[in-house]
Amino acid sequence: MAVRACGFVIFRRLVQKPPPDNIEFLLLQTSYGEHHWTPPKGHVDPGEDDFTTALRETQEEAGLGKDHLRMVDGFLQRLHYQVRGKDKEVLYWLAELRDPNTQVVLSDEHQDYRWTKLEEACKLAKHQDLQDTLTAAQRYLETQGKQ
Ligand SMILES: Nc1nc2c(ncn2[C@@H]2O[C@H](COP(=O)(O)OP(=O)(O)OP(=O)(O)OP(=O)(O)OC[C@H]3O[C@@H](n4cnc5c(=O)[nH]c(N)nc54)[C@H](O)[C@@H]3O)[C@@H](O)[C@H]2O)c(=O)[nH]1
Repeated sequence: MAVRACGFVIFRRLVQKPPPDNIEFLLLQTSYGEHHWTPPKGHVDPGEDDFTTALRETQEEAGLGKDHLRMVDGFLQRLHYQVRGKDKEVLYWLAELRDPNTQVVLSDEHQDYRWTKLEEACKLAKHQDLQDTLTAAQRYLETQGKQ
């Protein structure tokens, strides 16, 4: 069976900059392995539903709870890749940090975090599918702003 993980692409809007340059994405760097960067996410516990996992992992890994976030409707990305020979599916919802000054609080699983614009976020993310997800989030937010 495929390994399954869920999380949030979290962004904040800088008040002092006009759109679309005001969007920054949150990436966390693992304290283990190759120290890769991803949005907050993690494995689904037995019996847990996907969205609950995304919320739980975001709280555990970034210290950000439901009340800190504004969910963006209609955005869900599914990534499929292999980890140590096993298929893995990762689901990302999209959420805005309501107060852009809220502090991120890391757990032991991560050693660093960054708020970055899309270009820098894609450099950190490294994997094409995650870069595509971040780009899709940026486009989605830009399109929403024009409606
Ligand atoms: N010591 C140690 N311990 C580890 C290690 N590994 C895990 N632990 C333990 O597990 C716990 C984590 O538990 P959760 O938080 O619940 O799970 P996740 O959030 O799912 O975290 P993971 O790190 O397991 O999974 P990924 O992020 O998926 O990275 C796995 C591989 O996939 C690559 N990769 C990442 N993203 C993408 C992508 O978007 N696209 C593509 N194509 N590839 C991508 C990435 O570069 C990497 O090579 C930790 O507490 C550790 O105890 C490890 O190597 N050494």
